[in-house]
Amino acid sequence: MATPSKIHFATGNKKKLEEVNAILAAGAELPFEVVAAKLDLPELQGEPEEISKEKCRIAAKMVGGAVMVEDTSLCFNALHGLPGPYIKWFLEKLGHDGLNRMLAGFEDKSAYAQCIFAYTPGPDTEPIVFVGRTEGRIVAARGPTDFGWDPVFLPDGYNETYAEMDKTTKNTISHRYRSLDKLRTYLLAHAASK
Ligand SMILES: O=c1nc[nH]c2c1ncn2[C@H]1C[C@H](O)[C@@H](COP(=O)(O)OP(=O)(O)OP(=O)(O)O)O1
Ligand SMILES: [Mg+2]
Repeated sequence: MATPSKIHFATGNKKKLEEVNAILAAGAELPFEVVAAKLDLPELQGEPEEISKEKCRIAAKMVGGAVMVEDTSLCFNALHGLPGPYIKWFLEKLGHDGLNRMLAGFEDKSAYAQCIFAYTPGPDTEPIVFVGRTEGRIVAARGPTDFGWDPVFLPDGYNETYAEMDKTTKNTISHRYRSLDKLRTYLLAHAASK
């Protein structure tokens, strides 16, 4: 289906919204408008792709139009991908220190951040998903604490945690950037073939 002129980005997270706006603003001008819809979306269980799709279906019903949502996971390799989509609760209950302690018994501190955008042009269309991943490892918290687990995630190839690095750097290497860039490419391709 052709890309609509207006797409809602539904999230309850202000920091996500800031990054999405910054990532989109840094690219070419878009032939569609992205507007924020501040919705309190449910924390669903299951496989990450299904969580994002279901979130998208729910948001599209609420908004009654084209929607994009995303769901973010933080996956520890030593724990076979957990906490994954449940990172929100682990972070809330255990804090940065607790996330480090979870890996105390393991040599392997490697982890990946994963973002899955789901998009639908409307409530009656099955959402499609775009996966973006950034590899790294879990370290003792460093840097500002204003966005989730940013202080404990050190992306591979960098000496600064997500929290310490410039926003512009994070927004060119992050899980969110990689996923959103794929969605943007898809939307642009479909806008052109209208
Ligand atoms: O780049 C990030 N850097 C650090 N922390 C992050 C990032 N992105 C999400 N996070 C946190 C927020 C939440 O604790 C969990 C994901 O849960 P997730 O359900 O996707 O986010 P949310 O509930 O805050 O917003 P939403 O309304 O879009 O579902 O990881
Ligand atoms: Mg959520």
